Amino acid sequence: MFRATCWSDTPRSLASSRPETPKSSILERPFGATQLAFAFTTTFVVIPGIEARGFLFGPPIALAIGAKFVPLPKPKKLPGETIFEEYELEYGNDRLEMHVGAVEAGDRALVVDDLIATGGTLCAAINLLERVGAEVVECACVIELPELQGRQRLKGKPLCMLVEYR
Ligand SMILES: O=P(O)(O)OC[C@H]1O[C@H](OP(=O)(O)OP(=O)(O)O)[C@H](O)[C@@H]1O
Ligand SMILES: Nc1ncnc2[nH]cnc12
Repeated sequence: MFRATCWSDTPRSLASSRPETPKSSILERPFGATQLAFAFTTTFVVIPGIEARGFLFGPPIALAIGAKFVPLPKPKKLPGETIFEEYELEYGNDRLEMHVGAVEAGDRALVVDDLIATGGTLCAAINLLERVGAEVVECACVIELPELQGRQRLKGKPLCMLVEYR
């Protein structure tokens, strides 16, 4: 496990959940998974990523900070024994699965997805990880739809995001 250190110009001015950060300064700069990775000054053991686009953004973050990527796919994708959590979306129900043993009790986790809308998906991921004793430290996604108030469903976990879409 390694420590990801902020570079001088990037920390949470790029990947910010702080309301005082001007939106224009976020949107005028290039952004991507590596910038999410370098926004963190704490350490993580596991990076659980949510299918589908958490599978794109999670692995580069995990590689950048020397953590283990853990896929949380939709049903019937994992070959081994799994546990699951069901949840509601704006347009139906779904389920996230995780391999038994993929995460150990006490593992510090950063949950990654592309987008937070109602927060139901990230909430299900947090519940799944907490059931096996992981310490979910923070969530990260590229886009937040703030009008849907999804971050209120994150059980008090901080949310790091790059773009607010209103
Ligand atoms: O905050 P929520 O209201 O839970 O919504 C967010 C989720 O919705 C989208 O995925 P979707 O479930 O549509 O599946 P997809 O990845 O297959 O597009 C998005 O990628 C998030 O995972
Ligand atoms: N309202 C929304 N807009 C775009 N993507 C979404 N994924 C889930 N909810 C969404």
